[in-house]
Amino acid sequence: MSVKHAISRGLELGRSVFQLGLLKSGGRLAAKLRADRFRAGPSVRTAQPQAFLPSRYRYYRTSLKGLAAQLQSAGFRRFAGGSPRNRAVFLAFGLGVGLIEQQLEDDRKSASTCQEIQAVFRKKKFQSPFKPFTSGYKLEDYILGNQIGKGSNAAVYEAAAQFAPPKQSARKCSLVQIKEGEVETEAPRSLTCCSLRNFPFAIKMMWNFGAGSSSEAILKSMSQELVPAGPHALKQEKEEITLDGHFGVLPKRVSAHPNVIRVYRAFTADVPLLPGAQEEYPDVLPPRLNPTGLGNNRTLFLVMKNYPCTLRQYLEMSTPSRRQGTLMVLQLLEGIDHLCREGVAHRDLKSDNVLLEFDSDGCPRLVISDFGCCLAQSDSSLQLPFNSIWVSKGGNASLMAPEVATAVPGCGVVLDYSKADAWAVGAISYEIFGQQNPFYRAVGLESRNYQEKQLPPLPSSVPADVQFVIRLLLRRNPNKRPTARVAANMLHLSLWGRKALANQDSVGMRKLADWLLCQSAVVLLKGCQGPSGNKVEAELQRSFLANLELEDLRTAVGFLLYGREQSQACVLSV
Ligand SMILES: Nc1ncnc2c1ncn2[C@@H]1O[C@H](COP(=O)(O)OP(=O)(O)OP(=O)(O)O)[C@@H](O)[C@H]1O
Repeated sequence: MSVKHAISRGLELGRSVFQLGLLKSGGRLAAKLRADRFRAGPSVRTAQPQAFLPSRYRYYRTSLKGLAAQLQSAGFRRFAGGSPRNRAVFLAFGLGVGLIEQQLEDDRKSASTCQEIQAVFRKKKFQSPFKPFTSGYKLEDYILGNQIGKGSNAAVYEAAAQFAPPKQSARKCSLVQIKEGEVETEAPRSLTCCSLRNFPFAIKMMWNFGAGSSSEAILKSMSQELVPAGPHALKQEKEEITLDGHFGVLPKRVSAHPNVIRVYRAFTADVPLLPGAQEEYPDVLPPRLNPTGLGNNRTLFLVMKNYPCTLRQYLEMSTPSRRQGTLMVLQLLEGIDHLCREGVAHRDLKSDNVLLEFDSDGCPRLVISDFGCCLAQSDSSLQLPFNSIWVSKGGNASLMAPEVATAVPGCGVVLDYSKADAWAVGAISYEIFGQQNPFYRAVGLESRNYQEKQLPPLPSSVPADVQFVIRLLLRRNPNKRPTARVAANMLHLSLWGRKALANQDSVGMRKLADWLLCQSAVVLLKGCQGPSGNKVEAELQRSFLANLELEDLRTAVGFLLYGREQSQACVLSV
């Protein structure tokens, strides 16, 4: 064996210690690594071995590195006096370990870059479209207009309040005006536009059948609706009563996010007779208003921003472009990721429960609403013991993730919601790209028993990366499904990081870290240019940077590269 050959063998050996754990004492760790890769699913197994290493991977690598060092010194003692060939092998082996050290150092730098960027972007809090207001805790504080929506638990009305005029910029947004692609002019405005201007709020009046009429009982029975409520949504005394006297009446609440509805005020009041009540929901009225009505006298009112339409209504009128569609899917993922981080599962995601408005460029902004079925446990766990049929699995059965839909109650059974909403985003993405939702009647797949190969193809106009993300989101096995964060990262990289990805492998993240620094600078600069910071794209970019974690990013890169490899292989085979 030539010295050159020996060096390359030594390098290989050094790498092998870290990659495969071939040596005896490394076997146990290597087995763990392999088991993790196995759990991650077949695509992971067939992809580059390092592409999907789990988060414990740094620990393994560090252990293997220690092991390699021990072996190196033991080997050196044994072979120090050996032949030049043996010494060359061990020298090169040391070099291999050096490479690992280099990689660890790179990782450390990339991780700290991510943390620094995260810290910068977490400082900027999401801005409410309204000037802060201090009143509005009584129904009499509002003028109610027409009914704007109705579900199975509530009716929603447009509303205005003298005490809280919208900020100037918020006044400019209108459905019709932007849909027609006009720049704002003094031309007569449509009814929708006037309605939004004159009634900037929407008030949701819950229907109260069984909760009784005391405020505490109402708040307790409808507590999930308060999950997106701001810190001053309830009157101070109410907050104190419900917290002190009845531990657990108030649920945990999520912090503000551009893609999650904000409830500005929540209060109880006597049920009024509102337009359409007698015709549309007579049975839920109290006997005071309808002698045959079954409703209680008081109920819960929630004050929100008035949005021009739901996602479903919007998609009935128009099909978004491929870029807009991608941005819409991304917003849903960002919203879901935010909820997951705060320990909340929505459990009733569907296009009627997503509200929509437009930014000043006419790009749809999506907001996840209606938290009536959500899971928000005080310990932030997304796991729910499922020991009886009385435990609610959530809303809309058609869009219930397979692991939830197929669960059977029993001793020790736990429903895991950590990726359930992400699955629903996969299904809704079909609607966004102009297709039927595969889990609705027209297509007829059932989340309980569909096979992934039965999923209908998406239109070829949908970018390949986006198609791949949607397929991954609809994986039956949650262990093979990316989290909302990883799926969102994939779309971010696909939209804005193409160049950085072009020469990227899935392990060394330095190049990507450099791109992240540039991207941060661009986003910060854009933010200084005034109103452009309120645009959907800018909000998304900030969300991405505020949630940067090296491991999530690495997993996203791994998935993306694997997806691209697969689609290239398909093209070549055709
Ligand atoms: N903030 C809002 N702005 C504009 N419209 C709204 C708003 N909130 C709700 N709506 C409209 O009211 C409808 C019913 O609202 P929501 O889904 O919250 O009621 P629900 O009774 O809880 O629904 P579900 O039947 O899904 O339980 C929505 O589909 C939407 O059309």
